Amino acid sequence: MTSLEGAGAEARAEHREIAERVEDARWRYYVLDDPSLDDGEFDRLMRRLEELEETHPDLRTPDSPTQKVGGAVSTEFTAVDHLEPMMSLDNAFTADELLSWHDRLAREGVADPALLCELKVDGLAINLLYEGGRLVRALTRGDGRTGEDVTPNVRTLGSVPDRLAGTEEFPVPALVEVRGEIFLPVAAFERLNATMVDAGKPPFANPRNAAAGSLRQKDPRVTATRPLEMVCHGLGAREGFGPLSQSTAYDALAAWGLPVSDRTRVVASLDGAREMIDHYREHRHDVEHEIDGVVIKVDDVAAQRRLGSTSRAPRWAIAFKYPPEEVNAELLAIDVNVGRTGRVTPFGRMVPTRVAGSTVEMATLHNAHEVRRKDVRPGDTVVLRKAGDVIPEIVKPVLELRPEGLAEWVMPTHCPECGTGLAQQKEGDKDLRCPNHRHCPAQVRERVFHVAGRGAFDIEGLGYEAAVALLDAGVIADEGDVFDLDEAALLRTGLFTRAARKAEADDAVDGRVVSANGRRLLANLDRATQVPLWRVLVALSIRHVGPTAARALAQEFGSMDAIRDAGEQQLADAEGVGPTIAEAVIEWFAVDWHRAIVDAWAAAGVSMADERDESVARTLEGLTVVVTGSLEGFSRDSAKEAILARGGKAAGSVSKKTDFVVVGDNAGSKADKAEQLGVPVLDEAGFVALLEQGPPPVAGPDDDTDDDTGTAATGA
Ligand SMILES: NC(=O)c1ccc[n+]([C@@H]2O[C@H](COP(=O)([O-])OP(=O)(O)OC[C@H]3O[C@@H](n4cnc5c(N)ncnc54)[C@H](O)[C@@H]3O)[C@@H](O)[C@H]2O)c1
Ligand SMILES: [Zn+2]
Repeated sequence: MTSLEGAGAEARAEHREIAERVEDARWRYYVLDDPSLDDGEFDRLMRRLEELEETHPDLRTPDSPTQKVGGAVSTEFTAVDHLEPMMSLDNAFTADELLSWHDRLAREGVADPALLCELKVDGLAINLLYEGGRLVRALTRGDGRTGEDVTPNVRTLGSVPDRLAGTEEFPVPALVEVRGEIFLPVAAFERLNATMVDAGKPPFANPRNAAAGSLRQKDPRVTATRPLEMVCHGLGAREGFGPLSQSTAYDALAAWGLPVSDRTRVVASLDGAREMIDHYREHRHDVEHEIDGVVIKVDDVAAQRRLGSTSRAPRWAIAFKYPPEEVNAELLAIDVNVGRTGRVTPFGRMVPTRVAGSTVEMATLHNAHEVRRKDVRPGDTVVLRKAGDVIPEIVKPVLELRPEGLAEWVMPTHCPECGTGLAQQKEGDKDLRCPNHRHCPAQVRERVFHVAGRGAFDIEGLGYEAAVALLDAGVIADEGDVFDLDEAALLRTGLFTRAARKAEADDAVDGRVVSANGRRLLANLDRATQVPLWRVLVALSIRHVGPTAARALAQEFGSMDAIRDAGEQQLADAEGVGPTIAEAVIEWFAVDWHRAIVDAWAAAGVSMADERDESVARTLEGLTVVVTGSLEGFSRDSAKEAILARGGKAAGSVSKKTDFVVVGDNAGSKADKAEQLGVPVLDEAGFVALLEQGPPPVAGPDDDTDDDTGTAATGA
């Protein structure tokens, strides 16, 4: 072979090198269930091979990875041929690529076909062979021609019938190969990993690996303990079964008792497919299993035949892929962050990395125990995961890629911000804390930020940056000073001032005046002094006292003084409080500087009691009301406050003690429960009437006393 004809030596060498990496990656992914490349990188390598083969067609030999279905057969299982080969899918990553697939269909004589759109389930492919309605074999995809015999393992799946049930419309065929995906639902995956960790075993990196690892067990009894599911997505060989479209084939599968997805849609045009793609891009995590895209197929079977397949994938289908949520990243360092309660959390600093559509530089590692368990070390290549709204997380190191002699990470013994020795709060705690709660700059900063937060005083303009600026300028020492801020104080900060204009020279200090933002902050602070008591309680950062507990305390005691004076038992007995919260409240108020914060706020005019608004009639005195679903005129909080202001109790769950259940849009099981228990149900208009007039005189609820078995809303 000379470089005059065919590929240049350089292209050939690159092709060979990439092909080897791809084959190796496939082996680790399909056979070992332990990939070392991330999917995005794998796809990039495949694309590079395609590119090289486009310009140098003689590189496109039958043994190129682009021409083969990925995978192989492990020697742990018997190798068996599929009756009809199992294909892979071509990918589209952009709208343009999707469109060019659609254009190609038209060029091949299939213009504007009806399209079958399905979720691309991220699991592993399976081929079920039914003869005379009996399951005779189950094979993994393997290399597409030959799979691994996992029949005994698949028989343990509840959703895979041993025998198909024929109907008049869909009699059982003589023979059929049913293709589908085996997966582990996300919730089951999380439970499984928790038990693996408890048992001292390494957890699975993701649901796909867990499904593959669980199915490809030597001992089917192990598979039987794993809640694997299956969903069908295709057919192979068939005798005595000739569906005209793939969607009607699914109807038959469903009639026979096989699992098919109810999210599958047939759409008339590419626009419909795009809608489904957009919908699930947003709702990717609302599905019980992981998905990595949407598969779009020509629905008509005759058209499928006409279009045919390449050696690797059908031309009549395409997988539109979402950006990967798991990628490999270079871990530069592990640092620790000190939180509001002094908890010290390790996190990784990485080379900025694209994942799930955004760039990530930091990801949590939870605690030192986790770092040790995962054995993550600075300098590792790590699997970085970012899914939905969840904070980015480091899943594990890719051991295969670890440089030799990489040192283990050591948890610091002292607070990086104040130098105080770290300690456990209680024996057995997994977390270490900085005990310098009062003065540790990190903790003070986080508390100030928290005071202004949504659940607390909700002060717009006092975000993280502002908290840092106020503390750095020394105009506040801690959260106790926040409500003492005034123009004079703000003038000493950079963030809340601007250069004075000529006419303002008289009011200026060093040529600066308070900016519009600064004045807004002062106005917001002023308004915040009048928030309900529960918000003040949340702002105090008392352990276990979030909005729910704070509301319970406020409702029961009505004022800060009453809470401060209450004994532990009295607190614990209060509805919705309980011993844990009671203990935390007592402990908190025992600390001098904690009480000083409350006093400083009170002195600055923060309201410390919920005044009974006498203009509001106590129409709901003694009544318990549950609001469920969303209302138009009320937020969750304002509905609760409206009930409390009228002397009623706003409960979280329905029991026989509930007097009324208000049902808004998208109400869930609480509405059903109300019906079961015979509790009166109101719509929004009924709720408004109830607030105004109280309960109607006769239609009051039964006054049950002794046979109450309902669940109370109270916790702990
Ligand atoms: N990280 C690695 O090292 C590595 C190695 C190999 C493969 N991979 C990943 O796997 C991909 C290639 O694997 P592949 O060849 O299995 O292709 P694929 O996963 O992109 O698509 C084909 C498979 O999709 C599955 N599928 C799920 N839902 C489906 C539906 N509704 N209809 C039809 N099929 C459906 C089928 O099992 C089918 O075999 C790569 O793009 C990469 O993401 C990664
Ligand atoms: Zn500290």
